[in-house]
Order: sequence, then C-alpha cells, then structure tokens
Amino acid sequence: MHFVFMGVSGSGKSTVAGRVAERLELPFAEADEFHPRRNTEKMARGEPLTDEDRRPWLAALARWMADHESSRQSTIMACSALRRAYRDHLSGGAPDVRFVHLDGPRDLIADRLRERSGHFMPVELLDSQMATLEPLQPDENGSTLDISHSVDRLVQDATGTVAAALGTVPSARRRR
Ligand SMILES: Nc1ncnc2c1ncn2[C@@H]1O[C@H](COP(=O)(O)OP(=O)(O)O)[C@@H](O)[C@H]1O
Ligand SMILES: O=C(O)[C@H](O)[C@@H](O)[C@H](O)[C@H](O)COP(=O)(O)O
Repeated sequence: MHFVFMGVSGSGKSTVAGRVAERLELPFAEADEFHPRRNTEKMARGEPLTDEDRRPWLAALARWMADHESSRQSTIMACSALRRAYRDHLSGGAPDVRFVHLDGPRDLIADRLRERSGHFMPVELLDSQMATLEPLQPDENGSTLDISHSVDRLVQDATGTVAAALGTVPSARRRR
C-alpha cells in the first residue's frame, strides 16, 4: 500500500508525511527531490509548471513506487498531486495507492510559506497552486486532513489512518 500526502505548496506535506514515515518506519519520498533541475529553476523564478513539465516528474515518482511495490514494501510520499490526472498517473505505479489531502485556507498557507526558510518555492506561486488544485473526487481512494490543527495532532491522526490501513501498530519508541 502506498500513501501520497498531497496538497498545495506550504500545506505541510513534507512535515507531516516525513514524521508519519519515521514513526511507521516506512520508505519516504519527498517529491520535490524528483523534479528535474529545469522545473525547480522555473518555480524559483515564479513560473508555474505545466502538465508537460510535470509528466517526467510524475513518471519518476510512479517508478519509485513501483520499485518498492516489487519488493513488497509499503511507502509514504509527500507530493502536491494537484490534479486528478496527476493522481491517476501516480496510481499507475502500484495497485493500491491512497491519498491524504492536507487542506486549509489560503491565508493560513500563505503565512506558513512566508515563514518557511531555505526553500526554492516562492509564495507568489500559491495562487496558481490553488487554481490548479482539484480536490479528491468521490471515487478516489483518499481522505482529507484540516491543516489548522497542530503538526503533532496531524501526525497522530495520519499515523493512525495509515497504521490501521496497513494493519500495523506504531512502534512505541517512535511515538514522539
Ligand atoms: N500544522 C502545522 N502547523 C503549523 N505549522 C506548520 C504545520 N504544517 C506545516 N507547518 C509549517 O509550514 C511550513 C510549510 O510546511 P511544509 O511541510 O514545508 O509544506 P509542503 O511540503 O506542503 O510545501 C513549514 O515551515 C512547516 O514547519
Ligand atoms: O506540481 C507542482 O507545481 C510542484 O510540484 C509544486 O506543487 C510543489 O509544491 C513544489 O515542488 C514546491 O514544493 P513544496 O510543495 O514542498 O513547497
């Protein structure tokens, strides 16, 4: 089973998914690291990516999932996965891919982006991210979390959801 924590830039994907992966000792992919350099440079200039820019990136992410699937490993990924078509592309990587949408108000996310340091993504791209976002549709396998909660609460809820789906118990020494 593969879990993709999705949402616009600044919604908390990396923070929350990274900690869930750590607690459940699952392989973790940060989708930002799979972008070809031209994509990262484009976003850093304040230009949104196109479907075409995102295609090779999504293919690399689906491949990463497929590789873990072939060694029967479940995974966690932090990936914006903004459009339905992108999620369908990722879902091609393995038979059971589930999504967790980190959702919240634009102004809260803008504040968090302004406070975040050391990241190439400018806050100016948030409106294009929000316009591109297609929320989960009823026939998609996923759930939504409200990002106005604390990181600890979100990690706890998401760990519970993932652990229940996997039929595992979070390890006690990883609880914090
Ligand atoms: N629930 C939260 N409450 C407060 N701050 C948060 C929360 N989630 C994330 N943050 C902070 O917001 C910023 C963006 O989070 P990040 O994980 O980098 O988002 P993304 O990976 O979706 O771009 C980071 O500085 C992070 O520490
Ligand atoms: O498809 C996209 O437009 C990008 O993938 C984008 O959604 C992603 O959010 C950036 O790579 C910034 O990275 P963070 O989401 O970690 O801020």
